[in-house]
This record gives sequence, C-alpha cells and structure tokens, in this order.
Amino acid sequence: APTWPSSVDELEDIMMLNTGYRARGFANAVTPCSAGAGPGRVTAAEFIRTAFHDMATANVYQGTGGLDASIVFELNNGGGDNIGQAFPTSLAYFAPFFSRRSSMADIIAMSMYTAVRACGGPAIPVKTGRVDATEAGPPGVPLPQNSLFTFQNQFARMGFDSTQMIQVVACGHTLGGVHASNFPQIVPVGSAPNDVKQFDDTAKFDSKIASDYVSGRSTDPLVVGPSQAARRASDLLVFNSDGNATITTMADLTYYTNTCRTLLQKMIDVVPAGVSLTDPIAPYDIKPVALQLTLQNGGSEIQFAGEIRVRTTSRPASQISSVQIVYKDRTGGGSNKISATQKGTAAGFDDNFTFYAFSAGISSQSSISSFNVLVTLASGATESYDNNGSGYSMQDTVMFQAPQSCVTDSNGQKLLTVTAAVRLPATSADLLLTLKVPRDVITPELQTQTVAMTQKTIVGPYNIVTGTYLLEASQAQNTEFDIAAGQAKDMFKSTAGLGTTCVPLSATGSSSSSSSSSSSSSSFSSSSSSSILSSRTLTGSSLSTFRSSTSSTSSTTSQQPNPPPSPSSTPSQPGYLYQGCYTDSTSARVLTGRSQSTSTNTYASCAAYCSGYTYFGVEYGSECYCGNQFTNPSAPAPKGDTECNRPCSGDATKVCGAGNRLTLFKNQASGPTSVSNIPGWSYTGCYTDSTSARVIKDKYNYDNALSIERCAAACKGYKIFGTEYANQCYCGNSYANPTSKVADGDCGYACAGNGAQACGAGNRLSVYTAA
Ligand code: HEM
Repeated sequence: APTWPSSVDELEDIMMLNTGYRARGFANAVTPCSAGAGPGRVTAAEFIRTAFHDMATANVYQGTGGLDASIVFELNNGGGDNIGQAFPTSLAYFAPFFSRRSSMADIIAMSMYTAVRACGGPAIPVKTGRVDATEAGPPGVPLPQNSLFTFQNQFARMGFDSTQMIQVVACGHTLGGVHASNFPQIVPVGSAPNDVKQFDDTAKFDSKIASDYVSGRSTDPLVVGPSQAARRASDLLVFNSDGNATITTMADLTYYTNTCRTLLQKMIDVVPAGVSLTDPIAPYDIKPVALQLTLQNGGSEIQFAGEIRVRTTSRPASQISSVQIVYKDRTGGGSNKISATQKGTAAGFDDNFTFYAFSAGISSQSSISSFNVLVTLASGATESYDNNGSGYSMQDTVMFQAPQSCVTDSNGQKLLTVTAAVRLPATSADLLLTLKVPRDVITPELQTQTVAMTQKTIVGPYNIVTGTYLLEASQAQNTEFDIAAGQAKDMFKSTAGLGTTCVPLSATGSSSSSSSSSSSSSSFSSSSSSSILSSRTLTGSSLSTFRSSTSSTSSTTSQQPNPPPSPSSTPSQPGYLYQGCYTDSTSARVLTGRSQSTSTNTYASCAAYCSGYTYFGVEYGSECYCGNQFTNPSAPAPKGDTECNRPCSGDATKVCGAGNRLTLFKNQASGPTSVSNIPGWSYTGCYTDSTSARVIKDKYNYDNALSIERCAAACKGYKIFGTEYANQCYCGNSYANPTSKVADGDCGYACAGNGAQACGAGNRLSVYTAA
C-alpha cells in the first residue's frame, strides 16, 4: 500500500469512492454502462472517445502531445477533429473534479478506467502525474475517410504499430456508435433509431465487435452500409489490413480483455516528453481523512479530529471490533489512545471501505507528532498500521482554525477570512490560495495567490494570525488553500465548508469542548493568555487595526498617528457595485476615460465626475478615474482589500485606494440584466446549483455562444431551463436536486454569446420556466 500522504491522494479518492459515504460519484454518469446524456447516447463510449481524441495528436518522435487535456482548447476548430457532443459533455462532467491535485489530463485518463470498468471490462491501471496543456495541439485525429497508409502513419506517430492499431480500434469500438448528426454520410439522417447506429448490439465492453466481424455478422456502420460507397468504412479498412489475422484473435473474449487492458493503458500513458508518471493508483488499506488540529479552550487544548478510512474489501467491517488512534506527543513520546466509531461505508468497482470518525481534545503543550492505527478484530487479533514504518505524521506548527474562518458577502463578491494558529515563537504565516479563474474554455485556469497573514493575538502557546482575500462569487465554494509557516504547512483546505460568520476563539476554557478525552490541564498560564485575548478579540473592528500595521502589538497600533479608515465597512456607493481593491500602474492606467485629482475626493464626487462610465475608481486618496473597460491589465490586489488603505482626501473615514491601487466600483446599471423576455418562457429567478448534484439535468449543452434565446431553443419541449457559468445550458422537466432561490445579483455572469444577458454564475442557474 502507498505511504500517506502522497500526490495521488485526491485521485485515489475519485477512483475508489463511487458510492456511499464520502462518495465522489465520478462513476455516476456511466452507471449503468448504458447511461447517456440523451437518446442514443452512451456516456461510457463518449468518455473513451474523448480520451482517444485527446491522445490522438501525440507525436512520439518529437515527444509532443498525448494525453494532456489539450482537447479543452480544441472544441471549436470549425468541425475538424472533434465533432459532436461527446467531447464538451464529457469535459464538462470532468471539470468539477479538476484541481491542483488532479489534473484534467489525469481525470481524462481515469475516465478510461471508469468507463471500461462500468461496462464490465478490465481494470485498466491508472498512473498519475499528467500535466495539462495550456493551448491547443495540432490536428491529427484519424478520420473515417483516411487511407490505410494514413491510418498506419497516424498510429505510428502515436506509438502504436500496425497490429496494435487494429487491436486498439477494436477495443474502442466495442461501445457506442456513429451519430447521423455527426457523420451523415455513414449513418444517413433518419436511418437508425435516435439517429445512432451502434457498433454492435451489446452495451458492454466485450469482444462482440470482433466476433461479429469475423463471423460475417457485423453491423458496425464503419464496416457495412453506406460507409462503403462513401469510402468511409474505416473499421473495415483497419480490421482487414493484415488479412483479418489480428481481428480474428480479438474475437476471443479473454484475449480481447487482456489485450485491451494493455493497449488502453498504453493509450492513456502516451504523454509529452518530460512528463513522468507515477506507479498505478492502488487503494490504501488505511487512509487518514480530513484530519484537523484546532486550537480551542483558551489555548489549553487542541482538538484532534478526523476519520480513518479502512479498506474492508477482503476483511469486512463486521469482523472489526474497534479502530483506535495511538498517538505520540510532540517530543515523540507516549502512546495515548483515541477510539474511533464507525461513520459510514463506501464502495468502488473493486474495493469497499468503512470510515471511522474520532474527535478528542489533547493538551496543547504536549500536543501530537504522529500516530499509528490499531485495528482490533472480533476474533481478538490486532492489526497495527504504521504507514509503512513512518507513522502518520502530524504537524502542530501551523493549524487552520476553521471556526474562526468564514466567507462573507461583500457587494456581489465574497470576502474570505482565514485564521490560523502558529506555534510560538512563529508570528506570521502565508495563506496560499489556489483560485479557479473562469476562462473561455470548459476548465477554469488555476491561479495561485499568496496573502500574508498578520498576527492578531496570542492564545496559549500559539499566535493567532488572519488573512483576508476578496473572491469572486463563483470562487466562494471552490477555492483551495494551504497555510504555511516556514516549512510547516496545513494543506488542502477548502472554502466549501466555511461558515458565514467567523466565531471568536473562546478566551476561557469553558466553552464548547467536544470530547476532551485526555489532556491534563495545561501548565501554561491561562490568566495571562486570556487577558491578552480579551484586549484583542477577533471582531471586525479590532481586525482593522491590524490590517495595515506593520508591527502587530497593540501598543504599536495605538501609536499610529492616523489610524486608517476601518475596512470593516466595505466601500459602497449607491447605484454601484464595489469590485474590490485593484492593481493600477502609473505607466499603464487601467481606467483611461477621464481623470482628476482633488482635495475633496469622495466616492460620491468621483461617481458624479464619472457619470455615464461603467467604472470609477479612486486612488491615492485624491485621484478619481473613469472608464468603460480596463484599458490595461488589472487584478484584485494580491493581499485583498487591505492594500487599499489611504483615506479619501474629501472623507477621511473612507478608503480611496493607495499607491497603484484602485478602490474600484462598477455602475450597477451596466451589468448584464437578470431577466430576459423570451417568448414562451418566463424568468423564475437565480437558483443554487451544485456540480455534484445538478439541479436541472435532463439535457446539457456547452455553448460558447450561449444566450438566453439559444438555451431556450436548445430546451424546446422541456419545462424548465437554466443557464450557468456563462456557457452552460441545462434543460429539464423538474428540479432533480434540492435548490434554493437566491438574489438575482448572484447570477452575474454575462452570457458567453450576449454580454447584455445574465447566464448564471459558478453554481448559480438563471432559471426560466415554460409559460
Ligand atoms: C482508425 C481510427 C478511428 C476512426 C477513423 C474512428 C472513427 C470514429 C467515428 C467516425 C465515430 C463516430 C462518432 C460519432 O458519430 O459521434 C467513432 C466513434 C467512437 N470511437 Fe472511433 N475511430 C477510430 C479509432 C478509435 C479508437 C482507437 C478508439 C478508442 C480506443 C475509438 C473510440 C470510439 C468510441 C468509444 C466511439 C463511440 C462514441 C459514441 O458513441 O459517442 N475510436 N469513431
């Protein structure tokens, strides 16, 4: 079993946890194997074809291309290589699983395992480590009208010899079929049910495609039918290329299954030179899940909580009588025990798992450095798991404080506040954000931002530090972050579970202790820690005094001659949406419509001066800029609102940017309108959605020219439709999952094909109902 933690941890979960507790549900779309996104469609086939097309432009001589997710950039190349709904549908399904620990290319590779396995085929080993391309690759997918010579050259370029070419085509064409809408010369419109001709008559990963061919009973539209006269009978050309020798051997199910396991793995392992792949993912026998240390009870105690996932494939949970954590203190001594209780079970294609949860208070002085897991069986036998000898290591140098962290509304955006405890003598930490930034292809771009976390107070043996960052609404639920203090890191936190209020860290030891199982009372003086704490609690107003102070003791703060305006009140101006604190540059101004500098600068005076413009921004106290768009690049300031800290020259209680920092506003009237009047439909509102539980899901379209009209047309005959994330169109007859109505302003994305209309946002649907 692998040693924890490892780079494959996220992908291992996606691969292993199909159903049950903590299920990731990646296999849902291909369960059962015949499941499809519409009549005649087979999602498992679409996954496999997507993986093939992504790989098919590889050039192994030059070490370029391969499975690298370049296909996300190749969907609109004018009907060349990637014709059909299979590609955008599959990629949109994969996109929510994409993260910094799970590249889109690795997800596409994994989809091969998932699709084949869901259809009863072999378990294809999945290596990881693929790197996503940042642009389109060259064309070069085999097209049915190509000559045999071209096919052989194309497959040689991908690293497959002529025999392997025959085999891998037979492996691919066991599922799905040819769609009249994509290839009318092969399947004439109206000639097959749902306008799709299946390759064979079994919706299974089996050798029927080969055995039918060998016995002369093939119904494969790339072998028989109109494709022959249209010179597009490519399977015939390929299968017959060695006098049917290879395809004959493929008719045997066992041989077929083994050959396809090898060749489909070979296919997903074609990667550009320089990319090195890991060993295939193997399930952990014991995997720690969602471990968290949290300082509590006035600093005397650390809550240690999490779960242990036990593989129960060959040894069922019914045979396990207890699961215990045996941990060492921070000096490496001791063997304290914490009992875990069964929380839930999950299953994948090949393995079963049972989760055991625990939570205990431990002394913050003696703390923890590592643990082992002790499994006691009903028979009385015990199994000790020590993570291949190294123990499951824990660091208490920097700890994310979830209760003291939150996401709050900030005029259409979301203010993220992250609090951490750093063990003395450390006084600072960095908040390392991984932001999903939407772009005009299906997957967002991952961008990193570092925010310095400033010291606020001392609690027990820890300094409490806080950092803030202004997120786009679409990022409020899907932003990952780490907290780093020197070498120590508390990693892979997410904004997903954060509350909307930051709960102050309790000053005394009396509050909500969960289950304090151990911990003799700490020798640390609780009176001194609570007196420091009481003078600087985690409230918004005291937060502000730390925002711009370079040194962080309270005396330094109070000595500042001009306390900066309190950012606890977010800048606001009637009729405008506050955008945030944005970068500017004296050599390349962002807003170039008109500008002035006055000693009476306020939000109101600048708004009036910029009347008629989309944006106004105040900078350096006295400056006012107007513009209809960003003339030069600008982005939210790396450290968020804290960087805009100069008092306005006309109102010292408000902030007006800083040097090269704009306090930026957008005219509310200039955004996309929430309501579009479409004949036959009425606007119902802005509704929440979730990538893991889609609210409207009978039909889905990815449309880079989406407008409300286009989605209405695509959803003709359905009762409701919703647009999301600028370019997604969902049709349905009812809500498939729970949803709630939210403010129209939440659906603030302009439609990809009509900037004046609103098309949802991240996890937000602009919903219309048939009149
Ligand atoms: C000579 C090489 C190949 C040619 C010319 C070819 C051509 C085609 C064509 C024309 C279709 C119909 C697509 C549609 O109507 O949507 C198709 C479907 C498909 N191909 Fe291939 N293909 C080749 C090799 C492969 C390989 C190597 C694989 C995977 C290992 C593969 C997997 C699939 C799958 C799964 C489908 C069904 C898709 C669906 O039902 O939506 N193909 N292929």
